[in-house]
Amino acid sequence: MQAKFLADAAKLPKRTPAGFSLFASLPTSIPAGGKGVVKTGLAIAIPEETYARVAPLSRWAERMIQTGAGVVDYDYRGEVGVVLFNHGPEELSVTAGDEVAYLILEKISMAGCREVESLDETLRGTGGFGSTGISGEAPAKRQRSEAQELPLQRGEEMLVKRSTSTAVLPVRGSAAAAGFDLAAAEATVIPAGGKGIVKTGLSIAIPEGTYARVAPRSGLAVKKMIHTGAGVVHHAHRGEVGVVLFNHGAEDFAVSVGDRVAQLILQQISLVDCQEVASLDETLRGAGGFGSTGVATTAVPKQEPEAPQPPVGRAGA
Ligand SMILES: O=c1ccn([C@H]2C[C@H](O)[C@@H](COP(=O)(O)OP(=O)(O)OP(=O)(O)O)O2)c(=O)[nH]1
Repeated sequence: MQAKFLADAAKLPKRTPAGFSLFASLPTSIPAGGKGVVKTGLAIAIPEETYARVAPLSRWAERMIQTGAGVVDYDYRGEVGVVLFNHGPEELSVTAGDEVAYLILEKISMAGCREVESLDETLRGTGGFGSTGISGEAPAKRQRSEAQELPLQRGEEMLVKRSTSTAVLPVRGSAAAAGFDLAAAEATVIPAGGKGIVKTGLSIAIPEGTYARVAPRSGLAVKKMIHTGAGVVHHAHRGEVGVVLFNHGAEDFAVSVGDRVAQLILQQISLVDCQEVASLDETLRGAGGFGSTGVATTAVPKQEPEAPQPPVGRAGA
């Protein structure tokens, strides 16, 4: 990743095991129940077929701080901003130099999109939004067969079927945008402080080795405190794609037909199996989490130099 400084107080993103830490270049305060954008003073260039996800720090979960928006596109050359929603009861004061979020380079598919009359049938079919209940196990037959199910959609295209004339075909906002914009096929209102589902009138079949992530749009996050809920569309889902929106703002959010409310990102995934073991390999971080390294810019150095990590088992990879 390349980073260009746009402000004197900017700091170079610091490598972390999952990506980078981002730091504030200006003091910012985020009011209780409100939102704000922390400036990083940086523009970045990232590898092809990735986007940079601005992800939350676990230490701030206790204070109910959430990152909004979070999708930095491959072709974006403006200043990277960190959108913070403060759901807690106290104002959050960010000082220049504070670590404010992670930046994770996530691999995506840049497949195109083609409209089709019908999609292949899958075992999951149109079930979604709780069709498998909430108990520990999904219905055994489906659980077993779904895992074994061969991906029926091959090739590097997302196939899209419209179920209503008001549905808008997904398009990327720019050729290198991480996601396809998703638009509403029906008008609805997401009440202030509430949630709702925006119908897209679309069902999709996506490339092998991906899932489709329904992700927020930064404009709606910054202007209206709109966030996406749920957001995982399985490879085999053939039902309508719905966009779950949480409205953390103080005003109702009226959605008209054709409004672009979210984006759909084809995330590349690893489908390894899960195996129970008696012990895991040791790492320097160990069990520390949720703020164990403190809040100062530099973490307290560990006793030993970081040992090379033993490779994680590749079973099922
Ligand atoms: O947390 C974020 C999210 C986005 N951005 C920047 C980079 C991204 O490439 C650009 C546009 O983001 P997005 O596509 O989510 O915004 P939009 O609301 O769809 O706006 P646009 O129509 O400008 O694409 O804003 C950030 O700096 N931080």
